[in-house]
Amino acid sequence: MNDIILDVQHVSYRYGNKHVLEDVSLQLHQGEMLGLVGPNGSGKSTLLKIILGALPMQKGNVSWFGKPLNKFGDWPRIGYVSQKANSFNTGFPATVFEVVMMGLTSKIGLFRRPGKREKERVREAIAIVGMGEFENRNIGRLSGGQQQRVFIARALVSDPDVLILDEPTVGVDAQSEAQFYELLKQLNEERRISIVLVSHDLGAVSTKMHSIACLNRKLHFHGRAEEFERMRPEILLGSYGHDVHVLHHDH
Ligand SMILES: Nc1ncnc2c1ncn2[C@@H]1O[C@H](COP(=O)(O)OP(=O)(O)OP(=O)(O)O)[C@@H](O)[C@H]1O
Repeated sequence: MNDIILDVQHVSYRYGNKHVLEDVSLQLHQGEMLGLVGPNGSGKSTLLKIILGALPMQKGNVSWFGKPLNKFGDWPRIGYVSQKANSFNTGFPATVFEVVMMGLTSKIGLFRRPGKREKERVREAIAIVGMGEFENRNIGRLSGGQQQRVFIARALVSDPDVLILDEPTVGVDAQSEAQFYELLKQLNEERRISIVLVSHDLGAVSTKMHSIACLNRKLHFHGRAEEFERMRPEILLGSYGHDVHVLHHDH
């Protein structure tokens, strides 16, 4: 059985003359939790933009669920929580319910009024992230950790197979961070949602994710989290420190 959800093959990318990705290949399997790590400016956001179809492919191939990116149209299967969710305009006049409903807008169309079923879906997504009691609260009147849960609910409302989260724990307190990882584990184990988590927090990522991709223009490591932990000094020397390019694939 082919259980590869996302297949990135030999992707290279440059902005003008600046090469920011070079021959990057990696896969995400059904049920996998993958941590994407790398220093500032290592190309993580660029890679995300490419796999989400927001930047044109210059070199290489990306497939979602076995379909090449240019033939893939089933975007509701992919939930995306952007970095910007953490710096949300706190004056934005919308309730938790309304923000989560926005996640369905692409499906039901901007001007059609949501029906009973859609409203139920929204309530269910809010309940999954444990924010039921705040349904009618203005989003600006929530803590950073609570806002983050709401944005995860917004991504969950289209019932995705995979969640992509970009630096979700930046600016969130330790308790909310622990709850966040607990929520990811629950989504993964109970709902079989695959996860790609972009993070600077190597310690958390290597203990909470199943596998790690360590990027700095090239892929310096792609393999199981335990293997990453075991080889961490060597990998970090290669990717964060000196100009050593060694690629380890253990699967
Ligand atoms: N639109 C752009 N035009 C030119 N250069 C860009 C553009 N976007 C990003 N870059 C450069 O490409 C490199 C990779 O950036 P990218 O944002 O992908 O890295 P990142 O790993 O996500 O960084 P961070 O961890 O700081 O968010 C950086 O040197 C960045 O300055």
